[in-house]
Amino acid sequence: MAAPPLPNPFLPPFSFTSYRQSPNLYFPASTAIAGSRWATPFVSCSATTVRVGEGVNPDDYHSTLRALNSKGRVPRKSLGQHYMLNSSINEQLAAAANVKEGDVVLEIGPGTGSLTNVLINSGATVLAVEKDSYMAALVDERFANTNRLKVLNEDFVKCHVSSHMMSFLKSIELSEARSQPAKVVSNIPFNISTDIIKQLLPMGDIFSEVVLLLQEEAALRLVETSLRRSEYRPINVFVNFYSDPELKFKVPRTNFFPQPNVDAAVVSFKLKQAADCPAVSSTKSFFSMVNSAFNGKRKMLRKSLQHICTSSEIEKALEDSSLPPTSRPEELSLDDFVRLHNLIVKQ
Ligand SMILES: C[S@@+](CC[C@H](N)C(=O)[O-])C[C@H]1O[C@@H](n2cnc3c(N)ncnc32)[C@H](O)[C@@H]1O
Repeated sequence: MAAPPLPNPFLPPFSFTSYRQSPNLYFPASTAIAGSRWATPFVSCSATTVRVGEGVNPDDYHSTLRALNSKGRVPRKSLGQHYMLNSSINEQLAAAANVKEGDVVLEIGPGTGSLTNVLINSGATVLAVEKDSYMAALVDERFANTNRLKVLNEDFVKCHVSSHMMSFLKSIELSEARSQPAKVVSNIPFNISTDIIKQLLPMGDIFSEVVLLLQEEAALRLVETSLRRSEYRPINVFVNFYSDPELKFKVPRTNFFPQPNVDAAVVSFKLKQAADCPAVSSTKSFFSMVNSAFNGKRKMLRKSLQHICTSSEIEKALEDSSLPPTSRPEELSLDDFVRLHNLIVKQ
C-alpha cells in the first residue's frame, strides 16, 4: 500500500491546527516556523503535501522538521538542502562504504545530522563540513555528548580538505592506534557534485572509498565506461583515472524533503592510491590534453591537439598506439589517452 501523504508545513496555507488534528501526525506547538518567508518559495514544489516514498518513516520526517524549526530554518535551494527522510537509506549509504567500528569518515553537508547519526552509531568518528552556519551549530549541539564528531562550518569547495583531514586523523591517532585510510559518505548538494568529485577522487592516499548520493542522471553518467557514447566526457576519463566507480542503488525523489525535481542514486568510488593511477609525466598536462580533445567533440584528434604538436606527429602517435589516424576522443579508452599523452607531450 502506498505511504500516506504528509503535509508540507512550509507551504501556504499554513494551518497548524489541521495538522494536529490528523491522527497520523504529531506536531508540538514549538514546531512553528519562525518568520514568514512564504512570498519566496524555496523549491519548485507545487503540491501542498509531501508524498513520502514507501518505507519513509514519519518519525524521520518529524524529526527533520523539528530540527529545522529549532533554528527557525527553511530549506535553501542555493545550498541544495534536500533532507533525507528515510533512515534506512542512510543505513544503506553507510553499508555501501562498509562503515564499521574505528573508521574515520568525512561527511560533506551533515544538515540535520540524520546520516551523521547512522555513521556514529556504526562506530565511526566523523569530520563533518557544513556551509550553513545554522545547520553546523545544530549538528554540533545534537551530538554535543559524543567525542566522535568534529563539525567545521566551512564551504567544502573552498576549504583545504586534505589539511583538515590530516590534522583530524592526527588528533585521532594520538588517542588510538589506527592505520586504515578514511572514507567519505555523504548526501551532497547536487549543484556542487562535480566540484566535490574533482576535489576528492585524487585523494586516494587519504581515502579508500567515496560513497556519494548524487542526482541520478549524474550518477549514471559518472559510471559510464562504454566508448562512443555521447555521455562519455573528460569527467569519465578523470573518474576512471583516479577510481573504480560502481552504481550502488537508486533513491526515488520522494525520500527527500523538500522533494527535488529529480531522482537520486548512490555511487561508490573505490579510490586508487597514487602509485596505482596510470603513469603520466604530469596529470596537469594529461587532463589538459583530454579536455582539448573533447573541446572539439566531432573533431579528429589530429586536428584538436594541434596546439601540442603537428598533425603528422599525432597520426604517428595514434598509429604507435594501434589507433586509426582519424580517431576521435570518444573512441579512446583511458589507457589509449595515457599512451597518446606519453607519446606526444614532451617532458
Ligand atoms: C542534500 S542536503 C543533505 C543534508 C543531510 N546530509 C541529509 O542527508 O539530510 C546538503 C547539505 O549540504 C550543505 N551544503 C551545501 N553546500 C555546501 C558546501 N559548499 N559545503 C558544505 N556543505 C554544504 C547544505 O547546507 C545541506 O546541509
